[in-house]
Amino acid sequence: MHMPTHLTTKEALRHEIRARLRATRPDSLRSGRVIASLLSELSVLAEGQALAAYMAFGLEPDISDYLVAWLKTGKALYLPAFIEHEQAYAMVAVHDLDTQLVAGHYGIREPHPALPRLHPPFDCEPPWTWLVPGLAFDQTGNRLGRGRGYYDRLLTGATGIKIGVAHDCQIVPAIPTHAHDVRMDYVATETRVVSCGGHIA
Ligand SMILES: Nc1nc2c(c(=O)[nH]1)N(C=O)[C@@H](CNc1ccc(C(=O)N[C@@H](CCC(=O)O)C(=O)O)cc1)CN2
Ligand SMILES: Nc1ncnc2c1ncn2[C@@H]1O[C@H](COP(=O)(O)OP(=O)(O)OP(=O)(O)O)[C@@H](O)[C@H]1O
Repeated sequence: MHMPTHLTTKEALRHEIRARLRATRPDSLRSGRVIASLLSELSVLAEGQALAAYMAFGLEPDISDYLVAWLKTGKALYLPAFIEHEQAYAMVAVHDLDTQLVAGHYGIREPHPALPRLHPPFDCEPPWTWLVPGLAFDQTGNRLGRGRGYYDRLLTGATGIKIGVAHDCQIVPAIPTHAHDVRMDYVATETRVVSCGGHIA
C-alpha cells in the first residue's frame, strides 16, 4: 500500500509523545486546573458565549472543574458524542455534567444519547470557542490527534477561536501537516498560553 511520508512521520511522532507521557505521567487534574487558571485570563475565552470542550481521556489535562464553573455562569457548553452508525462525532449541548453524561466510546464521558445532536459545520452565531484535546501541538497551532480525523471533521468549517490544550511535554517544534488539518489559534499548557498568530488575546 502507498504510504505517504507525512503519515509515517505523524505515526512516529504519536509514538514519541505517548512514550513521553508514559515517562512523565503528568497529573491530569493539576495540569487541567493550572491551564484553566491561565485560560481564565484570556479575554477571547471569557467573552465567548458558547464553549465546545472535551472530557479528559487518559492523561489529557482534566478541565472538568473549569467546565462546571463555565456552566455556573449560564453560558452554553457543547461536548462531543460518538454516533455509532456514522462512525463520527456530533456535538451536544449539556447543562449538567453530573446527570447528563454517560461512559461513551473509548470510555470517554459523553452526552447521553437521547440529547439532541448537532452536526458540522459549526459556523455558529455567536461563534463557539473550542478547547481542543490533542496528542501534540506546535507553536504555530498545528495539532496532532489520535489519527482518526474525528476532531478535524468536527472543526472543519468551525468559525470560532480554537484553543489546543495539552501538557508542556506535548509541545513539539513542528508537526507535519495535511490539507484537512485544522490549525489552533492558541495553544495552552500548564506554563503558558501561546497565541499562534492572527488574533489579539
Ligand atoms: N478527551 C477527548 N475526547 C475526544 C477525543 C480526544 O482526543 N480526547 N477525540 C479526538 O479525536 C475524539 C475521540 N477520538 C479517539 C480516537 C482514538 C482513541 C484511541 O486511542 N483509541 C485506542 C483505544 C483506546 C482504549 O480503548 O483504551 C485505539 O483505537 O487503539 C480514542 C479517542 C472525540 N473525543
Ligand atoms: N475533514 C475531514 N473529512 C474527512 N476525513 C478526514 C477529515 N479530516 C481528517 N480525515 C481523515 O482522518 C484520518 C486521520 O487524519 P489525521 O491523521 O490528520 O488525524 P488526527 O488529526 O491526528 O486525528 P483526530 O482529529 O481524530 O484527533 C485521515 O485518513 C484523514 O483522511
